[in-house]
Amino acid sequence: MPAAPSRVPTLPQTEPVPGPGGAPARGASGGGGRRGRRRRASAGLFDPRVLLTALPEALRKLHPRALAANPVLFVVACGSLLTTLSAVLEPSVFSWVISGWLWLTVLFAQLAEAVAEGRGRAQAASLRRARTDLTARRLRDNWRVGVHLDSAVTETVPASDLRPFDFVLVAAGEPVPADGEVVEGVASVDESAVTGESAPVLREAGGDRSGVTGGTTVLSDRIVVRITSRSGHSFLDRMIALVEGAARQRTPNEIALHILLAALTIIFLLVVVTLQPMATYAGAAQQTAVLVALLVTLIPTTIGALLSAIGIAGMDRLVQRNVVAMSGRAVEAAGDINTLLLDKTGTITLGHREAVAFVPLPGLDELALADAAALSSLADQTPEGRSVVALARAKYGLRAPDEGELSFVRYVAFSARTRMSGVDLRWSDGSGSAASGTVGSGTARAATGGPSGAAGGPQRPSGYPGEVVLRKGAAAQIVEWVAQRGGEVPVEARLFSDAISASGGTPLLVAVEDRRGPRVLGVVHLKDVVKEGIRDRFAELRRMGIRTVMVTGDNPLTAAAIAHEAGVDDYLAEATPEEKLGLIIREQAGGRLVAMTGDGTNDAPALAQADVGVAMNTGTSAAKEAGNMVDLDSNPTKLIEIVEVGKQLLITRGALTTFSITNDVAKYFAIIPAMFTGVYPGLSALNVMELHSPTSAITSAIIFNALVIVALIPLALRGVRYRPASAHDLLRRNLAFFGLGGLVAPFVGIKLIDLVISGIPGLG
Ligand SMILES: Nc1ncnc2c1ncn2[C@@H]1O[C@H](COP(=O)(O)OP(=O)(O)OP(=O)(O)O)[C@@H](O)[C@H]1O
Ligand SMILES: [K+]
Ligand SMILES: [Mg+2]
Repeated sequence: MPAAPSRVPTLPQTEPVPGPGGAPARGASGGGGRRGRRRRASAGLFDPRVLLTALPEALRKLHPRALAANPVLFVVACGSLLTTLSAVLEPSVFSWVISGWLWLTVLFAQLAEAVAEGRGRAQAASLRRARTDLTARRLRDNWRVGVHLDSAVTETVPASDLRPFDFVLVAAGEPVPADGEVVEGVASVDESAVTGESAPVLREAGGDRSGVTGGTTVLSDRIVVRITSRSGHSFLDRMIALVEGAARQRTPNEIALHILLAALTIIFLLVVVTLQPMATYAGAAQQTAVLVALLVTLIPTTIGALLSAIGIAGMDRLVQRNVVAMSGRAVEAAGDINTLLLDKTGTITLGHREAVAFVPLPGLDELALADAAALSSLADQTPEGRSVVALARAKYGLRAPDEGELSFVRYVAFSARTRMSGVDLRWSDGSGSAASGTVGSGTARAATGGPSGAAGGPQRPSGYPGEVVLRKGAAAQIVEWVAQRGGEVPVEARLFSDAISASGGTPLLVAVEDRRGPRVLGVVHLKDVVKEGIRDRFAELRRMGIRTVMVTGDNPLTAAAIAHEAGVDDYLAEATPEEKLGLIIREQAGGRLVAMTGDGTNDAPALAQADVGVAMNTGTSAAKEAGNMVDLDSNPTKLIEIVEVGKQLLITRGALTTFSITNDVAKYFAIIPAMFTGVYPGLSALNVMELHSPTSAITSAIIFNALVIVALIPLALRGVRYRPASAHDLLRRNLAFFGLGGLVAPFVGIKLIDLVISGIPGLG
């Protein structure tokens, strides 16, 4: 453990950002404003020095194994070897110059990939610093959730020794040693080492904000973390591999393109090989250097060289926007998304769903309701449950009952499927009025001077010693629960909860069953706030042609109110995890590509099924494992940028492929006349560029072919400019621009190079 609380290094920032009004939990409040985002440092404008820095790596990539991964480059490398051999056997300035430029072509291609990878390396280095040499205070085997921490025994171990399901204790000033889930306590955490964002975020047990990342630092309080990742497989490890490009796998689209390029290469190889017998017959047998030069100019070297750099750069652009994509396929799919599903709590709203009021049914007592609500929440570790206990304490000074006063028979934990939680308990006889200010004690009510509910008897929700069953939960579920037990629910229960729902709040009905039978006591009002600025961003998604659908476990009225306030196109209420999943499967069956953003364990199945599953960084580790992207800013409208990056990736690849293929056509006009003007003077009509001589023409074409790769590296990395427009328009515009550009550029470029080199003896 470091002696002094040391802050984990922060990534270099490019733009300062105003903090969101002192809100403690920024992670959950990244409400979609572009303002609130920091970008990671990046090589924004292209710097020629970057090429030099990447040169050693590019040279390493000349290894045959590295070349074999790329069929186009492999053929060029073989051609270079052949030309070099022929230059050794029959030396001439021409053959040496050609073989030199052929090798440069291979080098430039590997340079493109090395530059793309190099951009991530600085980020990787700063992420590595956050990871090194962490130690952990592991709780001994006998510790279990619920055991008091002061009596817990810890041992100090290196973070690399931690295994999933270990528990570690992390206090203020200490780094979180590995990825995990908070199982006890609440703490503010500095996640800047991972997210680049310096405002602290809140992490707490029980809810959807329980995930913590190794390498971040706890700033206040202390928490117990259950480790979820194996050493070497942490989020930081994956992020490092990702920004370095090491973990990159080719996407199906890329593989298809590679196959196309390989096919073109084979076709031109056949063309060139069969050309020689014909040329010999015509009395114009060609040198090896000329044949190889023809082949290299004809095969799509430009896109072959830039393809992998384009993919790496796309991932890198996402990292700069604080999105970690686990699969390149998801990034591409993002470019074509039709439907975006979002969960409500914690994604569209801030997610601190807190109790703000107790609303008793007519004729019933507010204190008795608060009492019952707090008792039913004593074992409920969700933020909602804790906030109920906190409100009862703040309003009435109610605190947990003393030991011996009652015994808990059974806890019923909240689940997204049952939508309720509670406790079965038993009061010890005659202890009800003993403790002052205790939840469940009549004295508390006497102190506040509240009206008496059950006259004379102990002022507990039940009113009698013996077994009491307490439940709180969604209105529909509680009404059903009471009805099943033969109780009647007054119409006000529905009216009051509907009123809370209509305001966008979540009502929790509180019910009890004791010797007097089952009945509803009243409603707890849980309040949540829609993230700021989200409406405009949803409008932007609509303009991009993406339909937004909110899916929530909450009731239809609350869902309608929040849906209206946030401006989503549609919503699905009272959705179980299975229904969220089912909705995605139905959308996909209709041929649509679906993105899902969510934070909860109940979102995990849907996140896994979606084509693009973006988990909020604030969310549970189940959600983060299930999705194929994690948004470090926990901003649900980040999808806008993810879509832009995806579209830009597809457009850039398409544009450069077009450019590469049309480009080769023009080079053909430089080389073919040069090869045959000796025997067919009529072919000089094809020499539209009026190049100086056959040797200078061929050399110029090869030099141009190599240089165009370097010239296009910045474009491949930066991506073709993306403006919101229909896919059709974009395609047409880019085909026109890059197709025509590809045709014209070689005529100009080759002519210029020819003018320069024609003076060189042996080439001119
Ligand atoms: N701790 C709790 N105890 C009892 N009932 C709860 C508790 N928390 C939530 N509920 C009820 O269960 C419903 C469903 O909650 P759940 O967390 O599954 O969905 P949600 O978070 O509202 O939806 P989403 O996050 O998917 O938008 C809530 O609307 C609420 O009525
Ligand atoms: K080429
Ligand atoms: Mg949720």
